[in-house]
Amino acid sequence: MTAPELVLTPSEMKQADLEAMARGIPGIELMRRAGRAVADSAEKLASPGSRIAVVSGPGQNGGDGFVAATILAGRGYRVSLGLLGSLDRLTGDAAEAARDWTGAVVPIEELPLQEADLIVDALFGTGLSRDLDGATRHAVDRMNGSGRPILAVDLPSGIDGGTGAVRGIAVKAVRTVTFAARKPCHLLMPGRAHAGLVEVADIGIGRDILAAKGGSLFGNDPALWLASLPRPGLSSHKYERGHTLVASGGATRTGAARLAARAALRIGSGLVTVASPPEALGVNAAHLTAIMLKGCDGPEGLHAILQDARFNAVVLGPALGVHAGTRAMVAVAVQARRNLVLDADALTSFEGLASELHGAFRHAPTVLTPHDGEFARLFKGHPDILDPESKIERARRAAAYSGAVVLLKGADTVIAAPDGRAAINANGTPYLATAGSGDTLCGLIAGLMAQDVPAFEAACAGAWIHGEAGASFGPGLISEDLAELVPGVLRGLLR
Ligand SMILES: NC(=O)C1=CN([C@@H]2O[C@H](COP(=O)(O)OP(=O)(O)OC[C@H]3O[C@@H](n4cnc5c(N)ncnc54)[C@H](O)[C@@H]3O)[C@@H](O)[C@H]2O)[C@@H](O)CC1
Ligand SMILES: Nc1ncnc2c1ncn2[C@@H]1O[C@H](COP(=O)(O)OP(=O)(O)O)[C@@H](O)[C@H]1O
Ligand SMILES: [K+]
Repeated sequence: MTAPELVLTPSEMKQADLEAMARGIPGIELMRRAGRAVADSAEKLASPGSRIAVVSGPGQNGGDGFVAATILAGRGYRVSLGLLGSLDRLTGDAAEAARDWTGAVVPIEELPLQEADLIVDALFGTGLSRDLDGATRHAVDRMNGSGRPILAVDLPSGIDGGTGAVRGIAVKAVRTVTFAARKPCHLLMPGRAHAGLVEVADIGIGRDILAAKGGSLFGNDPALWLASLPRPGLSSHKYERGHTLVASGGATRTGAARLAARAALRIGSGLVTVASPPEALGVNAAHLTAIMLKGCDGPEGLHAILQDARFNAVVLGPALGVHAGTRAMVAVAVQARRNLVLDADALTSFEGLASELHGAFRHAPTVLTPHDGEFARLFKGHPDILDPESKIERARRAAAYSGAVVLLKGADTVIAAPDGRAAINANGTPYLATAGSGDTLCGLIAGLMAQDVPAFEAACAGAWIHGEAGASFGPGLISEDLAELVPGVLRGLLR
């Protein structure tokens, strides 16, 4: 079975580089391997003998550029090299790599970028420490404006390796070669959009080193949770596959709960019940078949239903209404210690009241599924949670604060557990940005939790399956389609 993908922050990667060196691989050797990987990748983009312009910066990323330039010139390409700063200010392995380059070194502004068939961007990598301005800004502007394809070394210059943010301006690459492991910027937006196709080159830093220096951040793919995915046994009966309860809104707000309920059923929850306010029973009944229906009058109603221990997963939030009654229903579900997924109105009802949720979810598996707007409302007045530039850090802090797994939605959904594990999901499609798509997601997660999948794995698997289902449909996707696409995704996973 393949191991989960480790994603390393720039500082973790630096530690891993140092550890590899301490174990006997000289830094210059790592750089030569990195530069060779860049040259190999460049060959996929530029035909033999064509013109390649390498833009090198003042640090070790620039060193990778010198190695690649030397190798590509040796392979018959017409390589020109521009350097930001002067040769005599290069240090360490980059200085050594530059000594191997026998061609001319010109100031960056003199590089004939328009005439190049390919530009190699080795301006800045993980060592970017401030916004680009002046000459660096101008250089990136010229690269992007050239209209020529750009191959980024490690990451597109101007992108913050840890957060994926654009620091002033950033290279728009068609392809990026990174080393040993992806960094957060390759998965988080907008960095992911700037990186183009990302290739991870093995430069000989072992997984043991990567796991020792990183180890808590993952790319969300099946390797992370496939083993937890439920597979019914030959003699399973429906009661062993869990019973998910989804609370419905009032008579004109019932669709969201049904979307969540249908997703829970499709992902394998043995039974699913919609808990409906009395006035909405008719409309819910008219639209439900395999899914069951129960009257539920607010928090007292929920309390009564949860006396039955077989309801082992609860979804609260989709179109439930923003008011104290919703907060009271959350309190009932927390008290009952059921697997719990809180979304939408269940989060917004706590606007500015996050302190009521401090540590609240420590005692039972809980997943919160806010998008950025719900997250900002929920944690209003908590700059320690809202202010970190890194989406990973924001999600981690919210998880640690609440005791719940926090799934912070978007094109780059981040899932964080209270114990510090986090995963970045990047398999979705913009066609998922459609009404009710989040309701389906929370149903998938709850349906998995009903089948005893732990909260973090359920959230990661739910996000991935949701993304895969959406991507398999593409244009024209509406939320009603999503649950129907789940079986196809499951078939691929459980084959
Ligand atoms: N042996 C090694 O050290 C290896 C290094 N590697 C490469 O090294 C890179 C990291 O090298 P560094 O830590 O030197 O970092 P970078 O090369 O990314 O950049 C650091 C340099 O840029 C300057 N700088 C930072 N932000 C700036 C800004 N906004 N405007 C102007 N100057 C700015 C810094 O003062 C420093 O000189 C990786 O991305 C990777 O490409 C890889 O080759 C693997 C091996
Ligand atoms: N551009 C995008 N790329 C990938 N996934 C997206 C994108 N935009 C939205 N999504 C996903 O679609 C879902 C939307 O959820 P949400 O905003 O709660 O919608 P709703 O409230 O209508 O149910 C989330 O899972 C989110 O991650
Ligand atoms: K770069």
